[in-house]
Amino acid sequence: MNNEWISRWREGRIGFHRDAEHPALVRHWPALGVEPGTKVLVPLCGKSLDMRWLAAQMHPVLGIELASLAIEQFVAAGGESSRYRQGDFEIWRQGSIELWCGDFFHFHTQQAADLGAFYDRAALIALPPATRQRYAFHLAQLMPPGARGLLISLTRAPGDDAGPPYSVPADEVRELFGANFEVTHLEDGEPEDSGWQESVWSLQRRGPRADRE
Ligand SMILES: C[S@@+](CC[C@H](N)C(=O)[O-])C[C@H]1O[C@@H](n2cnc3c(N)ncnc32)[C@H](O)[C@@H]1O
Repeated sequence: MNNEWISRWREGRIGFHRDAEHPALVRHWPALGVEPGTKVLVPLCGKSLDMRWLAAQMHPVLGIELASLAIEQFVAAGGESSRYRQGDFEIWRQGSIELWCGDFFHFHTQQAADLGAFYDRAALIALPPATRQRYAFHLAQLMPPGARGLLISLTRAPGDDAGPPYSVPADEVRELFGANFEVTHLEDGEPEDSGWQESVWSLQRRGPRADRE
């Protein structure tokens, strides 16, 4: 699967990328009440412009992305950047945004000491069913009690099991995150002609149990 993503980036098959920040982020983030200065984790970040929006709200951002091409394209569109290595990860830093190139599941709590919030748009739904529970637990491991996050998930037409993006219905969102997070449904987007429909969720990390990776 990881190689499949690298190929997608190499071949420019990145229909998921948006040319502007996601309206649901702009609409809902302020109400989460995440203090300016709180560092926001953006798992499976691609080259999302949502990271620039979060940085403009005075949040340091830590994005994690497999494809170095995505990160190169992101930093090329901004100002100066620097690059260094830490363990399994190559890290690009540009202003208050740091982009860790590598596998999200290899990013560990010791590296996450200063994270206080997260933003998931098209990360959970990029993962096949068998990996989603691991993702939810891993995210819980990385978030301190009280941390808040915004999740933008998606469903496909009934019976459409294709992906990515995978269909992750409301029951599954609650089941995946319910053990470690307070889960609140915020809104459903307009259904698209394709049968896809986004849903927006607010999550707050309960403490302290997490386990099961
Ligand atoms: C559907 S895209 C969404 C990107 C971004 N969140 C956005 O909204 O544009 C999923 C991204 O996750 C990356 N990815 C997939 N599996 C990953 C993993 N295990 N660790 C880090 N990145 C991963 C892919 O390369 C891809 O860029």
